[in-house]
Amino acid sequence: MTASSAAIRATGITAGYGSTPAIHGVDLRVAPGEMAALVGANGAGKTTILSTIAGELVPFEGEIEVLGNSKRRGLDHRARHGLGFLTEGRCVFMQLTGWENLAVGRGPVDKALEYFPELEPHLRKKAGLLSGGQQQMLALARILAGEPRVLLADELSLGLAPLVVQRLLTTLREAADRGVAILLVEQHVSQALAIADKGYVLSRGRMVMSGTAAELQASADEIAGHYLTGNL
Ligand SMILES: Nc1ncnc2c1ncn2[C@@H]1O[C@H](COP(=O)(O)OP(=O)(O)OP(=O)(O)O)[C@@H](O)[C@H]1O
Repeated sequence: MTASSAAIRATGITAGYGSTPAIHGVDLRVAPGEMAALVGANGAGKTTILSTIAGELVPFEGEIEVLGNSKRRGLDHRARHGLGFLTEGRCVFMQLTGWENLAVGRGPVDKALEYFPELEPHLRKKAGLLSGGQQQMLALARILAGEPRVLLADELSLGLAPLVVQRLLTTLREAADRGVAILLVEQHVSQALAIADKGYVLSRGRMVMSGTAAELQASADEIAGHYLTGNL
């Protein structure tokens, strides 16, 4: 892949909080139409990587290029120029109805419903009354309706039933197949690698493995080892 063909290009990124780095010298590339899974133990630094790519955190060192733009830009700027960010937790306004949640997005409500038509009967309810899976579909539908070209998704499966997780991941895969570059942080390693094109394994802030999804699937024991040592 040439540098310019990457939708996300992170090179030598060191970033963290205050003066303390949480990630060290991280390199990562995601091309248009590619889905990359980022996995690792709790506290490994996965969210820190997404926040840095999104422009929420300014790296101490290294370069981030998103859709060809390597200037340091904040999340609001990147979001206006093709970046969608599904952050950890439920990205919905609990006091607004389902419909209102979709209406505040960058794209039309009708378009959002094309991704998750099963939401339609629930749109008059407040989002806080919907199930966790419906809330996550609402959040993803709102982001996809804005037609992002890069999508960062942080643990979208947290606390959800396997069938719902599969539904959400399949929708992400379809978005990648339409050309969106997707970086997915996921605790369910095997499920993520089953649907992704490639993967990165992070341990204690450092990238310790990377490869195609098939290569990493064949190295499940090694990945598990990084989870165990990463948790010590
Ligand atoms: N706002 C913050 N202020 C200070 N330290 C933080 C902050 N957020 C995260 N950290 C620290 O940075 C390190 C990496 O955290 P991060 O949330 O990126 O990991 P993660 O891999 O996403 O973990 P999890 O799976 O638990 O969400 C951890 O040591 C964490 O305690």
